[in-house]
Amino acid sequence: MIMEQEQAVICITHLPIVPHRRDDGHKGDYGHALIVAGQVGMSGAACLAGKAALRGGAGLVTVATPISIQPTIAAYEPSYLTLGLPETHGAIGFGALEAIHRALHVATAVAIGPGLGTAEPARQIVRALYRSLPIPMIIDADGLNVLAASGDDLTRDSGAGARIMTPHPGEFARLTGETTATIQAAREKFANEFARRHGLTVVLKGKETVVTDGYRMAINTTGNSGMATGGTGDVLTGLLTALVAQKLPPFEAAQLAVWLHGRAGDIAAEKHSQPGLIASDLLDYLGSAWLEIGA
Ligand SMILES: NC(=O)C1=CN([C@@H]2O[C@H](COP(=O)(O)OP(=O)(O)OC[C@H]3O[C@@H](n4cnc5c(N)ncnc54)[C@H](O)[C@@H]3O)[C@@H](O)[C@H]2O)[C@@H](O)CC1
Ligand SMILES: Nc1ncnc2c1ncn2[C@@H]1O[C@H](COP(=O)(O)OP(=O)(O)O)[C@@H](O)[C@H]1O
Repeated sequence: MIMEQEQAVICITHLPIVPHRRDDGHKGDYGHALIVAGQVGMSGAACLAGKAALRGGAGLVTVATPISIQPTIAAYEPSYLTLGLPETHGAIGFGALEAIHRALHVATAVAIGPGLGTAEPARQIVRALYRSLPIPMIIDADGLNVLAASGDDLTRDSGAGARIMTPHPGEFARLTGETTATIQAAREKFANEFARRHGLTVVLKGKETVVTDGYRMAINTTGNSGMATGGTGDVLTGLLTALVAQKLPPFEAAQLAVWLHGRAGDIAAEKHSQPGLIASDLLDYLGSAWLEIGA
């Protein structure tokens, strides 16, 4: 018998098939992405993730955020819904978990973390949802930082849905207890081992982003150094959540999301230069990236 640990990793080089939109499709067919993000001072992270989820094709998007920044986030983009959460000192507060649970019946995928903060309510909420949420969940930024503080305990209940983590090397270093330099010296190995051990899909960001579920691996070929600017990761989170909300399997969704995100970055750099590129430019060129792959 071949032990699980001994199974080879298959390298995938082709992009997954673009999700089909029927001629008579309606918004109920394309999922509802719920994005839990933002705190005072980081409303932008929630805005970028929310709008990216719309550009990713989700039928509906709700941005759940501390109530005092809800109007700011709603004013950025009228096409998503917003949900005001109970807060403490400008970040989500203890009552937020109940409010999120009430919103969950409509959601087909949840993202948590961009700009969320790491205070105790955020810790408890991220851990509770990570452990038991029955639908797919994308964990990014402070969502990852909170889980990193849990040590190696990333176990989930038997009914929990798929989990996708989107760390940059700094966040992955916190999750694994390694240094960033150690991670960067063997990105594929660390991402693969972590994904296999914890039964997750890992998206290890940076140049040549690694996507792996522990058994398959894809290395992204799009993107450029102009994307090393605040907020581009928040855009990826929203885009990926939209694809998962549309029922793409996690590995395929992650592969497609990083390709589209990087390609939008490449088009943005052609128009604005690498230094002139800002995260919201990616939102403007995601449509062009979609068209290049026949959407
Ligand atoms: N407009 C906004 O509201 C923004 C909010 N943000 C939020 O700010 C919070 C803090 O996130 P940050 O990522 O800034 O802070 P972190 O402290 O998590 O990460 C920054 C550090 O990680 C390391 N790192 C990151 N990428 C690396 C790479 N490719 N190679 C090597 N090392 C790398 C570097 O040491 C870097 O200084 C998060 O909640 C995030 O969502 C950011 O996304 C920026 C924009
Ligand atoms: N040099 C690079 N080449 C390709 N992609 C990059 C490069 N630098 C950054 N990126 C991409 O930009 C995004 C940055 O995300 P992240 O570090 O989480 O930023 P933030 O937290 O500010 O949103 C990731 O998707 C990453 O892959």
